[in-house]
Amino acid sequence: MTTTQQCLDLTTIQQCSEPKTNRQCSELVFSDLCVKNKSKEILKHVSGSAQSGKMLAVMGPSGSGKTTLLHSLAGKTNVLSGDITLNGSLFDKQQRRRLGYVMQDDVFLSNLTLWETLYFSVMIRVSDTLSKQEKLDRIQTIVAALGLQHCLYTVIGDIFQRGLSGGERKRTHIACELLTDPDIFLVDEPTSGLDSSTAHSLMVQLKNYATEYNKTIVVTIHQPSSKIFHMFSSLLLLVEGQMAYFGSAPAAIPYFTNLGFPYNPRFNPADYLSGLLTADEHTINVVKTWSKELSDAQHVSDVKRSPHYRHRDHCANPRSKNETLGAFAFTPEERETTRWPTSNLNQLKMLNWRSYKQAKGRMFQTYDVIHGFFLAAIYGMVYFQIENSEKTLRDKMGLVFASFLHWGFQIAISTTLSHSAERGVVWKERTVGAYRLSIFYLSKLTSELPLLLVIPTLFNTAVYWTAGLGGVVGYFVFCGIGILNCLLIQEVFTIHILRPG
Ligand SMILES: Nc1ncnc2c1ncn2[C@@H]1O[C@H](COP(=O)(O)OP(=O)(O)OP(=O)(O)O)[C@@H](O)[C@H]1O
Repeated sequence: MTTTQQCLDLTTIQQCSEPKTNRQCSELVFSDLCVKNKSKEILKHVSGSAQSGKMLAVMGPSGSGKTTLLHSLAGKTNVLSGDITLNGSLFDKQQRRRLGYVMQDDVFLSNLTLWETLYFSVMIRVSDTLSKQEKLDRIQTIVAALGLQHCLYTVIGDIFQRGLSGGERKRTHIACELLTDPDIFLVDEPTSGLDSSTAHSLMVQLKNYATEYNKTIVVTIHQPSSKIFHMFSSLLLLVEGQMAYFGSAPAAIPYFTNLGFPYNPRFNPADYLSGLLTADEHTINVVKTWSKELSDAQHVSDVKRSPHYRHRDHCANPRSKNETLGAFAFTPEERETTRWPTSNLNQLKMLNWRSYKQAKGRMFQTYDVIHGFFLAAIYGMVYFQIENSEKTLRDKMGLVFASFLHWGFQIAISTTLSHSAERGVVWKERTVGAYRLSIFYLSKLTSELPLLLVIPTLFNTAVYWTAGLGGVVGYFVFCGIGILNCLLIQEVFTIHILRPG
């Protein structure tokens, strides 16, 4: 066994996962999925299914709709028509909490280290029923399994500061999702950015993870090696948003050979299939036509015959049913998933912790402090000990207005710059139901209090007394309104930038 293989031993995650026997078998079924944006149809009647203990690979040329399919399964894209069910029940927001989704583009907060990122993930997304020590042990196990120990204290980084490498970021993303021990694991391009040996080891471990712990794994992959290809249990081929094939992976080669496309056994089967899907228009048309016949005749009906499949009509709108039957319409397992993984207090604590870590870099920067004092000095000189009379009332009002306006802009700009980078992270975490949005907003406010309070208050104090705007009561009113102004602007901008949708 190579060092890499030793590193990528996901089977050691058995300490974190329930053994296979305790786990329910599940089947994720999607049928007739159509996704359309304003100008074009991205997915056209795509159907398939993925069972627990198996790995479904989605392959197809670039732009064929693989990511859109995963997005649809994860509830991140509006589906025009079609059904997604888990064990016959509509795969809704509650059920999606059992899902882990490693997207193609990883989104992380750049100032956090790898360890901090994993710590936040485990503390907020893994149920409070596990002790802190158990959660920390889970991090250690997964970090060791994915070979990430050497970069545990490296910052994630972004285009402005170097951090983890592309492959390390990919594995960090996988680690974050594995921490939650998901039942259904969607991974977009798990091998991108990895060398062939690490890619192979990772796929072996994902496959073992699926079979050992009855997980349902769906991966999209571009050009797997033949060793990786033979690990797939089932295969969905997409071309131009349409199904080209869905069925058992080993049966794909005989299927296409029967259509009249000879296969040379010395070739990698994945290359053969990719070649077909990017061949001339005639070949693609033949593939599409036969795929339609195949799905009409066999696959979709197989999916629909599946013991777990139930059409949306048959579900008779579960939400309204739940409402009439009251709170006990969910099974015990489903009820478990309706709750937030951790308490409100823990959510606030962890979100505060992370926001503070992320914002730390922009708090009390020397430039901001110098700028604040410089401006206060200018205001102080211009309005130095201004006379207390009716004639100077407008000047005083002008100074108060200028001060509030200055800090309003300052906070608005800093909030816009920092929060825009967080939008993707919040969107990702909210779709897996990690925390309440209201708690998130509250945490943004509380974690940035030093930023919002200290420098503006020092500035206002200097300006107030140098200009001689009034007495002690006036000073507290002036500073109080100044703080309120900063808090309101920060919260309004946070809500606008980070609100869902
Ligand atoms: N929101 C959108 N608006 C417009 N076009 C979109 C949108 N989302 C996806 N597309 C288009 O839909 C097609 C499928 O995109 P998708 O990202 O699913 O492809 P893919 O198979 O994952 O590609 P790749 O392998 O390159 O990642 C592409 O042509 C893409 O440009």
